[in-house]
Amino acid sequence: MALWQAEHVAERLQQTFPGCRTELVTMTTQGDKILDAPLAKIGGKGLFVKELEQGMLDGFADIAVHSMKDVPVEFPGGLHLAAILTREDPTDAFVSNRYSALHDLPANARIGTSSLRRQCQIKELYPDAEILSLRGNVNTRLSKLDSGEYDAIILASAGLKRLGMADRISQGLDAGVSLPAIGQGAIGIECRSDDLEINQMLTALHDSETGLCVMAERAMNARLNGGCQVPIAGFAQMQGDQLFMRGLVGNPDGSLIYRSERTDSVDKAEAIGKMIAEDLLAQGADKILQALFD
Ligand SMILES: NCc1[nH]cc(CCC(=O)O)c1CC(=O)O
Repeated sequence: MALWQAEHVAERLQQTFPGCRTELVTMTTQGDKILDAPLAKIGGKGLFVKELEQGMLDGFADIAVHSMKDVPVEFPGGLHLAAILTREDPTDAFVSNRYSALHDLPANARIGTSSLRRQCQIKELYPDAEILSLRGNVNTRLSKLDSGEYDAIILASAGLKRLGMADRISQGLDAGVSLPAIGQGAIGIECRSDDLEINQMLTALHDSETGLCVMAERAMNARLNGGCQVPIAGFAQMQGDQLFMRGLVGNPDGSLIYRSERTDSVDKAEAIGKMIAEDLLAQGADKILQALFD
């Protein structure tokens, strides 16, 4: 998927700036290498971005293409986020060969996901479901499902759609059932802050609506100090000139989930995310988050 996303950005640049030459510099990140442990246990933020950032600082590459979901809220000195592309389907996908929807599953179904966010929301609705670890790239995850290890797995719809596998999606889960991760479905492009030419080019690819939504979501995460390895969800949508955002923090077994939502004008995007975080903290989210790091 990382390759698809990088090639997609190269194509967008070539379309927008005919004659522009791009070169793909592939790198392997820690997040790609460690496949046996759940990401939550490895800890640390930016598992999928650190090597790419060093590559840009060292001059091996000019831009890095990321899934916004995997990008920490803070950037190393000298680098910044220059553009966010129009968001792809932000939902979580229910993928199964036997059941057409989440509510068709038997009570003690085996569900594959290594995301504490997905686990917490599914366990809240289906406490008897058995959540089993699932890592690897999209193809690996699908082949594990096909081999019968799980009754169903949960993946990001965006990844499946980008890779031309939308037909594997049995059901796109409504945000009220599985609230997406901060930045889910959005591709971001990072570059050196002082590279004027590159920054100018990337501005042409920026989608301001997605940018505002993701800004609100990341403001929530900044206040909560969360990464993608904790049961935090945050999802903002535009409704005319208003921004509607929902956020939640839960414990991994879904026995306790705090929720908050807010609608306000789009120029308050950052404040909306921060206020949702404050509201969640006031309800007790800090205790849940603290317990995860003990
Ligand atoms: N943490 C891995 C990751 N980072 C981004 C995506 C999906 C694509 C996207 O959200 O843009 C995925 C896989 C998944 O959640 O199934």
